[in-house]
Amino acid sequence: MSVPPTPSRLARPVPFTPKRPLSSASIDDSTRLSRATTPSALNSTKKFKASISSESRTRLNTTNINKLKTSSPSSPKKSVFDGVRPKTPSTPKRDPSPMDGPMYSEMDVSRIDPEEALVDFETVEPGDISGEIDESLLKDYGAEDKVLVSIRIRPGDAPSVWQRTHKNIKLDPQCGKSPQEFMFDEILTGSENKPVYNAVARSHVCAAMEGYNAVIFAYGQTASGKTFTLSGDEDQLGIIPRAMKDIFAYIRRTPNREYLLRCSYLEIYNENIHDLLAPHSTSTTQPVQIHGTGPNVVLTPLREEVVTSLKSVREVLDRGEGNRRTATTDWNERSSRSHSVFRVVIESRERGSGGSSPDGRATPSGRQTPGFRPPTPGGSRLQARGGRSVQTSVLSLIDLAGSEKATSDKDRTREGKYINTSLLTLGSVIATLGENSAKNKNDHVPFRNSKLTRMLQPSLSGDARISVICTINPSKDAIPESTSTLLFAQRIKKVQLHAKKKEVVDTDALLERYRKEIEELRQRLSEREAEAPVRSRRLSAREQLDESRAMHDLNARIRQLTKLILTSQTVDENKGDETRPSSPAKVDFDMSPYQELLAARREIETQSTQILSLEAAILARPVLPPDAPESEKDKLLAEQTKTIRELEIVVKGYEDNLGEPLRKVQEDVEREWAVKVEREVKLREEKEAWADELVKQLDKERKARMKLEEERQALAAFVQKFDALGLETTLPVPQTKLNPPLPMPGGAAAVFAERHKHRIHPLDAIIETESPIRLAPLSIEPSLLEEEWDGVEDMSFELEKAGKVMKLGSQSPVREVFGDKENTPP
Ligand SMILES: Nc1ncnc2c1ncn2[C@@H]1O[C@H](COP(=O)(O)OP(=O)(O)OP(=O)(O)O)[C@@H](O)[C@H]1O
Repeated sequence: MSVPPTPSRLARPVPFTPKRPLSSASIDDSTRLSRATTPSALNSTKKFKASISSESRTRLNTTNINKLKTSSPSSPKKSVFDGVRPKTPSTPKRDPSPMDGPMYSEMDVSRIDPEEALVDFETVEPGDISGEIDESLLKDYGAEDKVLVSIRIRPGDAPSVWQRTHKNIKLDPQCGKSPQEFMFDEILTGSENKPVYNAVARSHVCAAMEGYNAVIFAYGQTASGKTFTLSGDEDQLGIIPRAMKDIFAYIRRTPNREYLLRCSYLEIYNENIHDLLAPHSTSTTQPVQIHGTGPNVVLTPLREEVVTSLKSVREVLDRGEGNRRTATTDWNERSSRSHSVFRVVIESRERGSGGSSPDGRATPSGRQTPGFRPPTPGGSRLQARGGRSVQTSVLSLIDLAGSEKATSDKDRTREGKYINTSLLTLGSVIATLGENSAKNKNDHVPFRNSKLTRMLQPSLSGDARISVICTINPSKDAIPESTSTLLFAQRIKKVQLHAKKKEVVDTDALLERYRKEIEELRQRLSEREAEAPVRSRRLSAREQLDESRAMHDLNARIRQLTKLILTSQTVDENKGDETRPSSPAKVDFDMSPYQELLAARREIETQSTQILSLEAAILARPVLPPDAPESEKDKLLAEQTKTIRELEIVVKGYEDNLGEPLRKVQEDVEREWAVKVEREVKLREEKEAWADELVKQLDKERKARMKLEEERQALAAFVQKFDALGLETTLPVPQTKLNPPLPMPGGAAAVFAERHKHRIHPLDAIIETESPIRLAPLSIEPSLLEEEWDGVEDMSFELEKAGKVMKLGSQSPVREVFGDKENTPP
């Protein structure tokens, strides 16, 4: 098919993109011409006045430098609401040392305090936004968990050999027998990039702003329009500049959030990854390595630059392009054989009044404590704070190598021509993923067979929303390649996705909560421990066990929280000498078992905390850069080995010295206390029985006393009456049957006295028995009987005074009275 002359719009002079030879027979001369005239979208310096770093200064030509020097890289951006919220987005953390030389970049994320490089609706410059976001244009393709696959047919000089409707495409029947019809999400033509962007990229860019990882890549034969679609030119901005404009427009439309944007730019060439933002010397000597597997793939060392405006995005892209060109002698060859990946990491969180911790205390910006952070894109830089979680997503924009390079054609191999391993593997990975999804299989996916697929593994495994734009050349010569591209597109359409938003909770708020809880628990624990000796006397064995368990639970919770804090990698309060393991403390066996137990437990706590601290310290230990001298690495290794050995000693010492002995002590204490308590309970029961007996005895005694009292009163009344009658006489009364002789002194009374002397009082028996109450010896009131004896002595005295011959001595007056009564003549 003859090719008409090149359209005039394709014949613009290209300041940045030099001509490159087109590959093989598929591209004719006129196509080559049109291709060679593609202006680089990256050269649209009119639109993007990039800020400049010292590094880029060395790379750009004098004209560019003079032009760019007019804008200061570190001058704060002018807010649209001047004076409302001044920003210093590009403040470096430290002055560059002379050693840094070209290594230094002001916007390098490792040198910037993320808190000072935030972008929000106030700081976005009106010129940086698209102003074109029309919600009705946003088709949420990604929500269907399918890859969005679109075909773009490049305009050509001849009529296209492909027939198309809105979603269907097939080869003109005149050009092929029974052509297959393909169906995709969009079939696009023409040179307008805006509808292409709206159809294939805008919803994915918005998804990235909402927290989803998103990947947009262009696949197709060399010169089919991949770069034109992704980068565009100054008239037709491609997906990358439009995406960046939409990102800033999105920020402008979202007043309640603040954003940290950082970019990386890399190239995969000959299965080597080159960091396009690192100086050429560094990127060649230190190729980027892929570490990790599955969703945890990280690239290192890879430079990331914070961007706060389109100008800074522009600078990053320019620098990347500059480095890419410097690296090659044949730019066109390299460009069509290499994959370029531009990544934007978008971190955002709700806007707050500044850095304040959950308890209201002001916190400094940036991370407060050193800790390990993944040194690659995707790792979080922004700190969740004040309960505001951080959302992180990555937008990857990939310009793949020409797909014809993916062929494994034997002839090509024999000729020693280059085979693009990454593209070949991408094809088989996509094929397997599609098959697995369609047939619900779980076949091995060869992600690890190439750098590109390994890097894309998380996204292709379903962790991202993917849009693929497959570009085809409309010419007849390109039919085999275009068909191959359509088949690739068809396969990738089958891949199933399940992208999820990624949110990082406010670890500071959590940590603060943990710390408070630990403080409270420690307080409670120390109070309990202080009370323990007193309480233990009052508590039953059961209660003591409960108490011991409660204390154990408190300790366990403290341990758990401490571990949470330490493993969060943001706290290392015990750093320094305190983290050195100390030898396990010996238990002081002079202490009481209970105190001993508590002391041992405290010691265990200390040991556990030390172990955790050491673990955290090992985790937080800075990783040496790959270019570090061997001696440094050896030193680090030796230090770590030493720490590990010390840790092992501590753990062993803990188990040997405290583990088993502590368990034994605990058992002994429990056993001892159980015996004690049993004895006490028995004693108490005996005491209670004695007490009951005593009560009974006392009651009996009381009753006897009352009865005797009544008798005494009756006798007293009788004697009084008797006296009142005046019947007493001095005459001796003849001894008759009715008047028996009075007992002689020392007679019955002596006998009674003797008996009384040997009488055992019931209370004496009680007193003599060992009483658990340990009462003081009872001062028993004299019995009424004894009182009566005393009273009779008095009476005897009175009778003597009255001249009575009778000597009553110790005779009971009762007997006397009744005796008298009995002997009274009738
Ligand atoms: N839709 C289009 N409208 C106008 N010109 C286009 C279009 N697509 C591509 N071109 C032109 O075709 C030429 C080749 O395009 P481009 O460089 O984008 O191809 P490519 O697929 O990126 O090639 P490579 O694989 O070598 O990177 C360029 O000059 C470009 O301007």
